[in-house]
Amino acid sequence: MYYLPSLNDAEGASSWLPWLGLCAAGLALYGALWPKNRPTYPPGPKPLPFVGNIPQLPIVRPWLRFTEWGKQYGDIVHITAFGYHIVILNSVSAINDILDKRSRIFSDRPRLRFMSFLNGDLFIPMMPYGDTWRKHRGLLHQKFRAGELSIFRTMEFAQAHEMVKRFMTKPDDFFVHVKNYTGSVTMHVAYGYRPSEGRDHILEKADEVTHFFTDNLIKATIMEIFPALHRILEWLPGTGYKEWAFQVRKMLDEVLDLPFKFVENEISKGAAQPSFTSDQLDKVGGLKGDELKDSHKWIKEVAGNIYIAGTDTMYAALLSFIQSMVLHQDAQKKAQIEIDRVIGHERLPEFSDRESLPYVEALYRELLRYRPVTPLGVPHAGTEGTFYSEYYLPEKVVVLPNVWAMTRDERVYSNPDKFLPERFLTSEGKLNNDNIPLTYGFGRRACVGRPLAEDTLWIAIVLTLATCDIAKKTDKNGQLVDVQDLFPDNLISTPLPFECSIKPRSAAKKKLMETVDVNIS
Ligand code: HEM
Repeated sequence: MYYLPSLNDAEGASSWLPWLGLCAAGLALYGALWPKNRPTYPPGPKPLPFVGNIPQLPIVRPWLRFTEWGKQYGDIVHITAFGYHIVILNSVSAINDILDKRSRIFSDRPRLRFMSFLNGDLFIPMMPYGDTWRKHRGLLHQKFRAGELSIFRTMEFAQAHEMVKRFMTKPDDFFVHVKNYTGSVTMHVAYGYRPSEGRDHILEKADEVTHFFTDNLIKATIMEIFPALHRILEWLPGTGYKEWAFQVRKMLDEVLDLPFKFVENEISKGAAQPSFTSDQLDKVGGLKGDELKDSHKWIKEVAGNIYIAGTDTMYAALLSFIQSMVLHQDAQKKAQIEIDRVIGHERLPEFSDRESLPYVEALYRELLRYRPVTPLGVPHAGTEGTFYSEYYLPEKVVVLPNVWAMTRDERVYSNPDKFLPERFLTSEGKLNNDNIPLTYGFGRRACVGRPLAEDTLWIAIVLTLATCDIAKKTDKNGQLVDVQDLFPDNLISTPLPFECSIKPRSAAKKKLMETVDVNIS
Protein backbone atom coordinates (compact mmCIF):
# COMPACT_ATOMS: atom_id res chain seq x y z
CA MET A 1 0.00 0.00 0.00
CA TYR A 2 1.24 3.49 -0.73
CA TYR A 3 0.74 6.39 1.68
CA LEU A 4 1.19 10.03 0.88
CA PRO A 5 4.18 11.30 2.91
CA SER A 6 3.48 13.75 5.68
CA LEU A 7 4.94 17.25 5.41
CA ASN A 8 5.58 17.24 9.14
CA ASP A 9 8.52 14.89 9.17
CA ALA A 10 11.81 15.70 7.52
CA GLU A 11 11.95 12.44 5.65
CA GLY A 12 8.45 13.00 4.50
CA ALA A 13 9.23 16.53 3.34
CA SER A 14 12.12 15.37 1.28
CA SER A 15 10.02 12.67 -0.35
CA TRP A 16 7.48 15.37 -1.37
CA LEU A 17 10.02 17.19 -3.44
CA PRO A 18 9.94 14.81 -6.42
CA TRP A 19 6.14 15.06 -6.32
CA LEU A 20 6.20 18.80 -6.38
CA GLY A 21 8.72 18.71 -9.22
CA LEU A 22 6.53 16.34 -11.16
CA CYS A 23 3.48 18.54 -10.67
CA ALA A 24 5.40 21.65 -11.72
CA ALA A 25 6.68 19.86 -14.83
CA GLY A 26 3.17 18.62 -15.55
CA LEU A 27 1.74 22.13 -15.28
CA ALA A 28 4.49 23.53 -17.49
CA LEU A 29 3.79 20.87 -20.13
CA TYR A 30 0.05 21.53 -19.87
CA GLY A 31 0.71 25.24 -20.35
CA ALA A 32 2.89 24.58 -23.39
CA LEU A 33 0.53 22.15 -25.11
CA TRP A 34 -2.72 23.90 -24.25
CA PRO A 35 -3.29 27.27 -25.93
CA LYS A 36 -2.34 30.15 -23.59
CA ASN A 37 -5.73 31.80 -23.94
CA ARG A 38 -7.82 28.73 -24.15
CA PRO A 39 -11.02 29.97 -25.78
CA THR A 40 -14.12 30.27 -23.70
CA TYR A 41 -17.08 29.38 -25.84
CA PRO A 42 -20.50 30.85 -25.09
CA PRO A 43 -22.48 28.92 -22.47
CA GLY A 44 -24.65 25.99 -23.43
CA PRO A 45 -25.72 22.49 -22.45
CA LYS A 46 -22.83 20.23 -21.47
CA PRO A 47 -21.60 18.22 -24.44
CA LEU A 48 -20.67 14.53 -24.33
CA PRO A 49 -17.22 13.45 -25.51
CA PHE A 50 -16.93 13.10 -29.30
CA VAL A 51 -20.65 13.30 -30.18
CA GLY A 52 -21.04 16.67 -28.45
CA ASN A 53 -24.66 17.75 -27.96
CA ILE A 54 -26.10 15.45 -30.62
CA PRO A 55 -28.19 13.43 -28.10
CA GLN A 56 -29.79 16.66 -26.82
CA LEU A 57 -30.65 18.00 -30.28
CA PRO A 58 -34.41 17.86 -30.74
CA ILE A 59 -35.71 16.44 -34.00
CA VAL A 60 -39.14 18.03 -33.62
CA ARG A 61 -39.38 21.83 -33.76
CA PRO A 62 -35.79 22.43 -32.65
CA TRP A 63 -36.43 26.17 -32.25
CA LEU A 64 -38.59 25.46 -29.17
CA ARG A 65 -35.76 23.67 -27.33
CA PHE A 66 -33.32 26.35 -28.49
CA THR A 67 -35.63 29.01 -27.06
CA GLU A 68 -35.64 27.15 -23.72
CA TRP A 69 -31.84 27.01 -23.81
CA GLY A 70 -31.86 30.75 -24.47
CA LYS A 71 -33.81 31.30 -21.22
CA GLN A 72 -31.39 29.03 -19.37
CA TYR A 73 -28.01 30.05 -20.83
CA GLY A 74 -28.57 33.50 -22.36
CA ASP A 75 -28.98 35.14 -25.76
CA ILE A 76 -26.10 33.22 -27.29
CA VAL A 77 -25.87 29.46 -26.78
CA HIS A 78 -23.02 27.22 -27.88
CA ILE A 79 -23.33 23.55 -28.78
CA THR A 80 -21.12 21.10 -30.62
CA ALA A 81 -21.73 18.13 -32.87
CA PHE A 82 -18.81 15.85 -33.79
CA GLY A 83 -16.37 18.71 -33.32
CA TYR A 84 -18.51 21.22 -35.26
CA HIS A 85 -19.25 24.42 -33.39
CA ILE A 86 -22.77 25.81 -33.56
CA VAL A 87 -24.06 28.97 -31.91
CA ILE A 88 -27.72 29.77 -31.55
CA LEU A 89 -28.67 33.45 -31.38
CA ASN A 90 -31.82 34.09 -29.38
CA SER A 91 -32.16 37.89 -29.31
CA VAL A 92 -32.22 40.81 -31.68
CA SER A 93 -29.23 42.42 -29.95
CA ALA A 94 -27.09 39.27 -30.36
CA ILE A 95 -28.13 39.15 -34.03
CA ASN A 96 -27.26 42.83 -34.50
CA ASP A 97 -23.86 42.38 -32.89
CA ILE A 98 -22.93 39.25 -34.80
CA LEU A 99 -24.79 38.96 -38.10
CA ASP A 100 -25.28 42.67 -38.84
CA LYS A 101 -22.29 44.52 -37.36
CA ARG A 102 -19.85 41.72 -38.24
CA SER A 103 -21.39 40.75 -41.52
CA ARG A 104 -17.92 40.73 -43.12
CA ILE A 105 -17.16 37.60 -41.08
CA PHE A 106 -20.60 36.00 -40.74
CA SER A 107 -21.96 36.03 -44.29
CA ASP A 108 -20.85 32.58 -45.35
CA ARG A 109 -23.06 29.48 -45.35
CA PRO A 110 -22.28 26.05 -43.97
CA ARG A 111 -20.95 24.02 -46.90
CA LEU A 112 -23.51 21.47 -47.93
CA ARG A 113 -21.67 18.70 -49.69
CA PHE A 114 -24.74 17.45 -51.44
CA MET A 115 -25.03 20.76 -53.30
CA SER A 116 -21.58 20.40 -54.82
CA PHE A 117 -22.30 16.73 -55.38
CA LEU A 118 -25.21 17.86 -57.51
CA ASN A 119 -22.74 20.00 -59.40
CA GLY A 120 -24.78 22.96 -58.38
CA ASP A 121 -23.81 25.89 -56.26
CA LEU A 122 -26.69 27.53 -58.00
CA PHE A 123 -29.10 28.13 -55.15
CA ILE A 124 -28.18 31.63 -53.88
CA PRO A 125 -29.42 31.09 -50.30
CA MET A 126 -26.91 28.23 -49.95
CA MET A 127 -24.00 29.69 -51.96
CA PRO A 128 -20.66 30.26 -50.26
CA TYR A 129 -19.84 33.91 -49.63
CA GLY A 130 -17.69 35.01 -52.56
CA ASP A 131 -17.63 36.42 -56.07
CA THR A 132 -20.22 34.13 -57.65
CA TRP A 133 -22.65 34.82 -54.80
CA ARG A 134 -21.96 38.56 -55.11
CA LYS A 135 -22.65 38.53 -58.85
CA HIS A 136 -25.82 36.40 -58.67
CA ARG A 137 -27.26 38.27 -55.72
CA GLY A 138 -26.35 41.62 -57.33
CA LEU A 139 -28.43 40.77 -60.40
CA LEU A 140 -31.50 40.00 -58.31
CA HIS A 141 -30.91 43.04 -56.14
CA GLN A 142 -30.96 45.32 -59.20
CA LYS A 143 -34.25 43.80 -60.26
CA PHE A 144 -35.88 43.86 -56.83
CA ARG A 145 -34.92 47.31 -55.59
CA ALA A 146 -38.14 48.75 -54.23
CA GLY A 147 -38.32 51.42 -56.97
CA GLU A 148 -37.86 48.88 -59.79
CA LEU A 149 -40.77 46.70 -58.77
CA SER A 150 -43.54 49.04 -59.82
CA ILE A 151 -43.56 47.47 -63.30
CA PHE A 152 -44.81 44.24 -61.73
CA ARG A 153 -47.59 45.79 -59.67
CA THR A 154 -50.27 45.66 -62.33
CA MET A 155 -49.54 41.97 -62.79
CA GLU A 156 -49.52 41.32 -59.02
CA PHE A 157 -52.82 43.12 -58.59
CA ALA A 158 -54.34 41.13 -61.44
CA GLN A 159 -53.05 37.80 -60.09
CA ALA A 160 -54.28 38.59 -56.57
CA HIS A 161 -57.66 39.61 -57.99
CA GLU A 162 -57.82 36.29 -59.87
CA MET A 163 -56.98 34.37 -56.68
CA VAL A 164 -59.71 36.11 -54.64
CA LYS A 165 -62.27 35.44 -57.39
CA ARG A 166 -61.32 31.77 -57.18
CA PHE A 167 -61.74 31.89 -53.38
CA MET A 168 -65.30 33.06 -54.05
CA THR A 169 -66.14 30.38 -56.60
CA LYS A 170 -64.21 27.36 -55.24
CA PRO A 171 -63.44 28.20 -51.60
CA ASP A 172 -62.53 24.65 -50.57
CA ASP A 173 -59.56 24.69 -52.93
CA PHE A 174 -57.94 27.72 -51.29
CA PHE A 175 -54.60 25.89 -50.84
CA VAL A 176 -54.46 25.39 -54.65
CA HIS A 177 -55.44 28.99 -55.39
CA VAL A 178 -52.77 30.40 -53.09
CA LYS A 179 -50.11 28.17 -54.61
CA ASN A 180 -51.18 29.16 -58.08
CA TYR A 181 -50.96 32.82 -57.08
CA THR A 182 -47.46 32.77 -55.58
CA GLY A 183 -46.20 30.49 -58.39
CA SER A 184 -47.71 32.75 -61.06
CA VAL A 185 -46.12 35.87 -59.58
CA THR A 186 -42.63 34.39 -59.37
CA MET A 187 -42.91 32.76 -62.82
CA HIS A 188 -44.04 36.06 -64.25
CA VAL A 189 -41.20 38.01 -62.63
CA ALA A 190 -38.59 35.43 -63.62
CA TYR A 191 -39.82 34.61 -67.16
CA GLY A 192 -42.93 36.62 -68.03
CA TYR A 193 -44.63 33.23 -68.02
CA ARG A 194 -48.28 32.88 -67.07
CA PRO A 195 -49.08 29.36 -65.84
CA SER A 196 -52.31 27.81 -67.08
CA GLU A 197 -55.28 27.69 -64.72
CA GLY A 198 -55.39 23.96 -64.06
CA ARG A 199 -52.28 21.79 -63.89
CA ASP A 200 -49.32 23.54 -65.41
CA HIS A 201 -46.42 21.46 -66.69
CA ILE A 202 -43.65 23.99 -65.91
CA LEU A 203 -45.09 24.91 -62.51
CA GLU A 204 -45.34 21.26 -61.51
CA LYS A 205 -41.73 20.57 -62.48
CA ALA A 206 -40.53 23.69 -60.67
CA ASP A 207 -42.49 22.62 -57.62
CA GLU A 208 -40.80 19.23 -57.57
CA VAL A 209 -37.41 20.90 -57.50
CA THR A 210 -38.43 23.37 -54.80
CA HIS A 211 -39.59 20.55 -52.57
CA PHE A 212 -36.42 18.71 -53.26
CA PHE A 213 -34.44 21.65 -51.84
CA THR A 214 -36.63 22.40 -48.84
CA ASP A 215 -37.21 18.72 -47.94
CA ASN A 216 -33.57 17.72 -48.27
CA LEU A 217 -31.88 20.57 -46.48
CA ILE A 218 -32.22 18.79 -43.17
CA LYS A 219 -30.80 15.56 -44.65
CA ALA A 220 -28.05 17.58 -46.28
CA THR A 221 -27.12 19.07 -42.95
CA ILE A 222 -26.90 15.59 -41.45
CA MET A 223 -24.58 14.60 -44.30
CA GLU A 224 -22.53 17.61 -43.36
CA ILE A 225 -22.28 16.50 -39.75
CA PHE A 226 -21.47 12.95 -40.77
CA PRO A 227 -19.00 13.47 -43.64
CA ALA A 228 -17.94 9.83 -43.45
CA LEU A 229 -21.51 8.75 -44.11
CA HIS A 230 -21.56 11.01 -47.12
CA ARG A 231 -18.46 9.37 -48.54
CA ILE A 232 -19.78 5.89 -47.83
CA LEU A 233 -23.05 6.64 -49.58
CA GLU A 234 -21.17 8.13 -52.47
CA TRP A 235 -19.20 4.95 -53.14
CA LEU A 236 -21.26 2.14 -51.71
CA PRO A 237 -22.77 0.09 -54.52
CA GLY A 238 -26.51 -0.34 -54.15
CA THR A 239 -27.26 2.77 -52.10
CA GLY A 240 -28.51 4.49 -55.22
CA TYR A 241 -27.15 7.75 -53.88
CA LYS A 242 -25.17 8.60 -57.01
CA GLU A 243 -28.06 7.68 -59.29
CA TRP A 244 -30.39 9.72 -57.14
CA ALA A 245 -28.12 12.79 -57.37
CA PHE A 246 -27.86 12.27 -61.13
CA GLN A 247 -31.66 12.15 -61.48
CA VAL A 248 -32.06 15.28 -59.39
CA ARG A 249 -29.50 17.15 -61.45
CA LYS A 250 -31.37 16.13 -64.62
CA MET A 251 -34.63 17.36 -63.14
CA LEU A 252 -32.99 20.63 -62.15
CA ASP A 253 -31.55 21.21 -65.64
CA GLU A 254 -34.95 20.58 -67.16
CA VAL A 255 -36.65 23.04 -64.81
CA LEU A 256 -34.10 25.72 -65.60
CA ASP A 257 -34.24 25.03 -69.37
CA LEU A 258 -38.00 24.84 -69.99
CA PRO A 259 -39.00 28.41 -69.02
CA PHE A 260 -35.75 29.80 -70.42
CA LYS A 261 -36.62 28.34 -73.84
CA PHE A 262 -40.11 29.78 -73.46
CA VAL A 263 -38.58 33.28 -73.08
CA GLU A 264 -36.23 32.78 -76.06
CA ASN A 265 -39.23 31.75 -78.11
CA GLU A 266 -41.30 34.73 -77.00
CA ILE A 267 -38.42 37.08 -77.81
CA SER A 268 -38.14 35.61 -81.32
CA LYS A 269 -41.87 36.26 -81.81
CA GLY A 270 -41.49 39.79 -80.40
CA ALA A 271 -44.00 38.89 -77.69
CA ALA A 272 -41.81 38.65 -74.55
CA GLN A 273 -43.16 40.22 -71.36
CA PRO A 274 -40.74 42.23 -69.19
CA SER A 275 -39.04 39.75 -66.89
CA PHE A 276 -35.70 39.04 -65.26
CA THR A 277 -34.75 36.60 -68.05
CA SER A 278 -35.81 38.77 -70.98
CA ASP A 279 -33.93 41.77 -69.50
CA GLN A 280 -30.75 39.78 -69.02
CA LEU A 281 -30.96 38.16 -72.47
CA ASP A 282 -31.29 41.61 -73.89
CA LYS A 283 -28.13 42.72 -72.08
CA VAL A 284 -25.97 39.78 -73.25
CA GLY A 285 -27.34 39.83 -76.80
CA GLY A 286 -24.01 41.01 -78.26
CA LEU A 287 -21.96 38.10 -76.85
CA LYS A 288 -20.88 35.10 -78.90
CA GLY A 289 -19.57 31.52 -78.49
CA ASP A 290 -18.49 30.42 -75.02
CA GLU A 291 -19.20 33.80 -73.50
CA LEU A 292 -22.80 33.63 -74.64
CA LYS A 293 -23.12 30.01 -73.49
CA ASP A 294 -21.73 30.93 -70.11
CA SER A 295 -24.04 33.90 -69.69
CA HIS A 296 -27.06 31.76 -70.60
CA LYS A 297 -26.01 29.33 -67.89
CA TRP A 298 -25.96 31.93 -65.11
CA ILE A 299 -29.11 33.70 -66.34
CA LYS A 300 -30.93 30.36 -66.08
CA GLU A 301 -29.52 29.71 -62.63
CA VAL A 302 -30.32 33.12 -61.18
CA ALA A 303 -33.84 33.10 -62.67
CA GLY A 304 -34.49 29.66 -61.12
CA ASN A 305 -33.80 31.18 -57.70
CA ILE A 306 -36.77 33.53 -58.02
CA TYR A 307 -39.18 30.61 -58.22
CA ILE A 308 -37.37 28.33 -55.79
CA ALA A 309 -36.76 30.93 -53.05
CA GLY A 310 -39.93 32.97 -53.56
CA THR A 311 -42.88 30.66 -54.21
CA ASP A 312 -43.10 28.46 -51.12
CA THR A 313 -42.08 31.19 -48.68
CA MET A 314 -44.92 33.44 -49.85
CA TYR A 315 -47.29 30.44 -50.03
CA ALA A 316 -46.54 29.66 -46.37
CA ALA A 317 -47.11 33.29 -45.32
CA LEU A 318 -50.47 33.54 -47.12
CA LEU A 319 -51.76 30.25 -45.75
CA SER A 320 -50.77 31.45 -42.27
CA PHE A 321 -52.73 34.63 -43.02
CA ILE A 322 -55.89 32.64 -43.86
CA GLN A 323 -55.47 30.46 -40.80
CA SER A 324 -54.85 33.46 -38.54
CA MET A 325 -58.00 35.14 -39.83
CA VAL A 326 -60.06 32.03 -39.02
CA LEU A 327 -58.69 32.07 -35.49
CA HIS A 328 -58.58 35.83 -34.86
CA GLN A 329 -61.92 37.19 -36.03
CA ASP A 330 -61.53 40.43 -34.08
CA ALA A 331 -58.37 41.40 -36.00
CA GLN A 332 -60.09 40.55 -39.30
CA LYS A 333 -63.08 42.74 -38.42
CA LYS A 334 -60.88 45.69 -37.40
CA ALA A 335 -58.97 45.50 -40.68
CA GLN A 336 -62.24 45.37 -42.65
CA ILE A 337 -63.60 48.40 -40.79
CA GLU A 338 -60.45 50.34 -41.67
CA ILE A 339 -60.61 49.29 -45.34
CA ASP A 340 -64.30 50.25 -45.61
CA ARG A 341 -63.64 53.63 -43.98
CA VAL A 342 -60.65 54.50 -46.17
CA ILE A 343 -61.57 52.88 -49.49
CA GLY A 344 -65.37 52.86 -49.33
CA HIS A 345 -67.51 50.28 -51.13
CA GLU A 346 -67.26 51.46 -54.73
CA ARG A 347 -63.72 50.35 -55.54
CA LEU A 348 -61.03 47.84 -54.59
CA PRO A 349 -57.89 48.71 -52.61
CA GLU A 350 -54.78 49.43 -54.66
CA PHE A 351 -51.04 49.66 -53.94
CA SER A 352 -51.33 53.44 -53.59
CA ASP A 353 -53.63 52.93 -50.56
CA ARG A 354 -51.00 51.14 -48.50
CA GLU A 355 -49.91 54.08 -46.36
CA SER A 356 -53.50 54.99 -45.57
CA LEU A 357 -54.19 51.56 -44.06
CA PRO A 358 -52.00 51.32 -40.93
CA TYR A 359 -54.09 48.61 -39.26
CA VAL A 360 -53.80 46.35 -42.33
CA GLU A 361 -50.05 47.00 -42.34
CA ALA A 362 -49.86 46.18 -38.62
CA LEU A 363 -51.80 42.96 -39.28
CA TYR A 364 -49.30 42.00 -42.00
CA ARG A 365 -46.39 42.62 -39.60
CA GLU A 366 -48.06 40.72 -36.78
CA LEU A 367 -48.65 37.79 -39.11
CA LEU A 368 -44.94 37.53 -39.89
CA ARG A 369 -44.07 37.83 -36.20
CA TYR A 370 -46.74 35.42 -34.97
CA ARG A 371 -46.00 32.81 -37.63
CA PRO A 372 -42.43 33.35 -38.84
CA VAL A 373 -42.01 31.66 -42.22
CA THR A 374 -38.55 30.34 -41.32
CA PRO A 375 -38.52 29.91 -37.52
CA LEU A 376 -34.82 29.07 -37.53
CA GLY A 377 -33.88 31.50 -40.29
CA VAL A 378 -31.24 30.23 -42.67
CA PRO A 379 -27.88 29.26 -41.11
CA HIS A 380 -24.90 31.58 -41.53
CA ALA A 381 -21.26 30.55 -41.10
CA GLY A 382 -18.14 32.40 -39.97
CA THR A 383 -15.05 32.76 -42.15
CA GLU A 384 -12.60 33.58 -39.32
CA GLY A 385 -12.37 33.16 -35.56
CA THR A 386 -13.47 36.16 -33.49
CA PHE A 387 -14.49 37.19 -29.98
CA TYR A 388 -17.96 38.22 -28.95
CA SER A 389 -17.49 39.84 -25.56
CA GLU A 390 -15.38 37.24 -23.68
CA TYR A 391 -16.59 34.35 -25.82
CA TYR A 392 -14.70 32.88 -28.72
CA LEU A 393 -16.52 32.06 -31.96
CA PRO A 394 -14.21 29.82 -33.98
CA GLU A 395 -13.73 29.88 -37.75
CA LYS A 396 -16.47 27.98 -39.63
CA VAL A 397 -18.84 28.24 -36.68
CA VAL A 398 -22.41 27.66 -37.84
CA VAL A 399 -24.73 30.44 -36.64
CA LEU A 400 -28.43 29.68 -36.25
CA PRO A 401 -30.62 32.79 -35.89
CA ASN A 402 -33.48 31.58 -33.73
CA VAL A 403 -36.17 33.80 -35.23
CA TRP A 404 -38.81 32.00 -33.19
CA ALA A 405 -37.15 33.04 -29.90
CA MET A 406 -36.93 36.64 -31.07
CA THR A 407 -40.60 36.77 -32.00
CA ARG A 408 -41.45 35.37 -28.53
CA ASP A 409 -39.09 37.66 -26.61
CA GLU A 410 -41.22 39.18 -23.84
CA ARG A 411 -38.70 41.99 -23.42
CA VAL A 412 -39.79 43.16 -26.89
CA TYR A 413 -43.29 41.72 -27.42
CA SER A 414 -45.58 41.48 -24.41
CA ASN A 415 -48.03 38.54 -24.53
CA PRO A 416 -46.07 37.11 -27.44
CA ASP A 417 -48.48 34.19 -27.95
CA LYS A 418 -51.37 36.55 -28.67
CA PHE A 419 -52.17 37.72 -32.21
CA LEU A 420 -52.23 41.50 -31.65
CA PRO A 421 -51.64 43.76 -34.69
CA GLU A 422 -51.95 46.73 -32.26
CA ARG A 423 -48.43 46.02 -30.98
CA PHE A 424 -47.15 47.59 -34.21
CA LEU A 425 -49.19 50.78 -33.71
CA THR A 426 -48.60 53.82 -31.52
CA SER A 427 -51.29 55.11 -29.19
CA GLU A 428 -52.30 57.53 -32.00
CA GLY A 429 -52.90 54.58 -34.32
CA LYS A 430 -49.77 55.24 -36.41
CA LEU A 431 -47.25 52.54 -37.31
CA ASN A 432 -44.29 52.26 -34.94
CA ASN A 433 -40.69 51.70 -36.11
CA ASP A 434 -40.72 47.90 -35.82
CA ASN A 435 -41.08 46.72 -39.39
CA ILE A 436 -40.37 43.09 -38.40
CA PRO A 437 -37.17 42.57 -40.39
CA LEU A 438 -36.53 39.30 -38.48
CA THR A 439 -38.54 37.22 -40.90
CA TYR A 440 -36.45 38.29 -43.84
CA GLY A 441 -33.06 37.47 -42.36
CA PHE A 442 -29.91 39.33 -41.46
CA GLY A 443 -26.76 41.12 -42.54
CA ARG A 444 -25.47 40.76 -46.08
CA ARG A 445 -27.48 37.58 -46.59
CA ALA A 446 -30.86 39.16 -45.78
CA CYS A 447 -33.62 38.21 -48.21
CA VAL A 448 -33.03 39.89 -51.55
CA GLY A 449 -36.63 39.24 -52.58
CA ARG A 450 -38.13 41.14 -49.64
CA PRO A 451 -39.55 44.09 -51.65
CA LEU A 452 -41.20 41.67 -54.08
CA ALA A 453 -42.58 39.55 -51.22
CA GLU A 454 -43.93 42.62 -49.40
CA ASP A 455 -45.87 43.75 -52.47
CA THR A 456 -47.12 40.28 -53.34
CA LEU A 457 -48.30 39.48 -49.82
CA TRP A 458 -49.81 42.86 -49.06
CA ILE A 459 -51.98 43.13 -52.17
CA ALA A 460 -53.30 39.57 -51.65
CA ILE A 461 -54.08 40.26 -47.99
CA VAL A 462 -55.82 43.58 -48.56
CA LEU A 463 -57.94 42.33 -51.49
CA THR A 464 -59.02 39.27 -49.51
CA LEU A 465 -59.93 41.31 -46.42
CA ALA A 466 -61.78 43.91 -48.49
CA THR A 467 -64.05 41.40 -50.18
CA CYS A 468 -64.20 38.12 -48.22
CA ASP A 469 -65.07 36.86 -44.76
CA ILE A 470 -62.85 34.06 -43.52
CA ALA A 471 -64.24 31.92 -40.70
CA LYS A 472 -64.56 28.41 -39.33
CA LYS A 473 -66.41 26.03 -41.60
CA THR A 474 -69.66 24.40 -40.58
CA ASP A 475 -69.87 20.66 -41.25
CA LYS A 476 -72.97 18.82 -42.48
CA ASN A 477 -74.16 18.35 -38.88
CA GLY A 478 -74.05 22.07 -38.28
CA GLN A 479 -70.91 21.81 -36.11
CA LEU A 480 -68.02 24.24 -36.47
CA VAL A 481 -64.90 22.49 -37.83
CA ASP A 482 -62.01 23.09 -35.47
CA VAL A 483 -58.81 24.61 -36.84
CA GLN A 484 -55.55 23.77 -35.12
CA ASP A 485 -52.54 25.84 -36.01
CA LEU A 486 -50.23 22.92 -36.74
CA PHE A 487 -46.95 23.22 -38.61
CA PRO A 488 -44.45 20.70 -39.90
CA ASP A 489 -40.78 20.79 -38.91
CA ASN A 490 -39.42 21.89 -42.24
CA LEU A 491 -37.20 24.84 -42.99
CA ILE A 492 -40.32 26.66 -44.20
CA SER A 493 -43.25 26.67 -41.79
CA THR A 494 -46.35 26.06 -43.92
CA PRO A 495 -49.61 25.32 -42.06
CA LEU A 496 -50.68 21.69 -42.32
CA PRO A 497 -53.97 21.20 -44.23
CA PHE A 498 -57.00 22.75 -42.54
CA GLU A 499 -60.55 23.57 -43.61
CA CYS A 500 -62.29 26.94 -43.42
CA SER A 501 -65.05 28.99 -44.97
CA ILE A 502 -64.22 31.84 -47.37
CA LYS A 503 -67.30 33.77 -48.52
CA PRO A 504 -67.87 37.13 -50.25
CA ARG A 505 -68.61 39.76 -47.58
CA SER A 506 -71.73 40.77 -49.52
CA ALA A 507 -73.36 40.40 -52.92
CA ALA A 508 -72.08 43.91 -53.72
CA LYS A 509 -68.47 42.95 -52.95
CA LYS A 510 -68.80 39.87 -55.16
CA LYS A 511 -70.19 41.99 -57.99
CA LEU A 512 -67.38 44.51 -57.54
CA MET A 513 -64.81 41.71 -57.90
CA GLU A 514 -66.53 40.43 -61.04
CA THR A 515 -66.92 43.80 -62.73
CA VAL A 516 -63.49 45.33 -62.10
CA ASP A 517 -61.59 45.25 -65.35
CA VAL A 518 -58.24 43.58 -64.74
CA ASN A 519 -55.83 42.76 -67.46
CA ILE A 520 -53.23 40.02 -66.91
CA SER A 521 -51.16 40.21 -70.03
C1 HEM B 1 -42.56 35.65 -47.26
C2 HEM B 1 -41.62 35.65 -48.15
C3 HEM B 1 -40.15 35.43 -47.87
C4 HEM B 1 -39.49 35.17 -46.70
C5 HEM B 1 -40.09 35.04 -45.32
C6 HEM B 1 -38.09 35.03 -47.01
C7 HEM B 1 -37.12 34.77 -46.07
C8 HEM B 1 -35.77 34.67 -46.37
C9 HEM B 1 -34.75 34.40 -45.40
C10 HEM B 1 -34.98 34.18 -43.91
C11 HEM B 1 -33.58 34.37 -46.05
C12 HEM B 1 -32.21 34.09 -45.45
C13 HEM B 1 -31.66 35.35 -44.81
C14 HEM B 1 -30.42 35.12 -44.02
O1 HEM B 1 -29.56 34.34 -44.42
O2 HEM B 1 -30.27 35.71 -42.94
C15 HEM B 1 -33.85 34.61 -47.45
C16 HEM B 1 -32.89 34.65 -48.43
C17 HEM B 1 -33.18 34.77 -49.76
N1 HEM B 1 -34.41 35.03 -50.32
FE1 HEM B 1 -36.14 35.24 -49.34
N2 HEM B 1 -37.92 35.20 -48.35
C18 HEM B 1 -39.15 35.45 -48.92
C19 HEM B 1 -39.40 35.71 -50.23
C20 HEM B 1 -38.48 35.73 -51.24
C21 HEM B 1 -38.77 36.02 -52.61
C22 HEM B 1 -40.12 36.41 -53.20
C23 HEM B 1 -37.61 35.89 -53.30
C24 HEM B 1 -37.49 36.12 -54.77
C25 HEM B 1 -36.49 36.34 -55.42
C26 HEM B 1 -36.56 35.54 -52.33
C27 HEM B 1 -35.24 35.31 -52.62
C28 HEM B 1 -34.26 35.07 -51.68
C29 HEM B 1 -32.87 34.84 -52.03
C30 HEM B 1 -32.28 34.80 -53.42
C31 HEM B 1 -32.19 34.67 -50.82
C32 HEM B 1 -30.72 34.39 -50.62
C33 HEM B 1 -29.97 35.62 -50.19
C34 HEM B 1 -28.50 35.33 -49.95
O3 HEM B 1 -28.17 34.25 -49.47
O4 HEM B 1 -27.70 36.22 -50.22
N3 HEM B 1 -37.14 35.45 -51.09
N4 HEM B 1 -35.19 34.81 -47.62
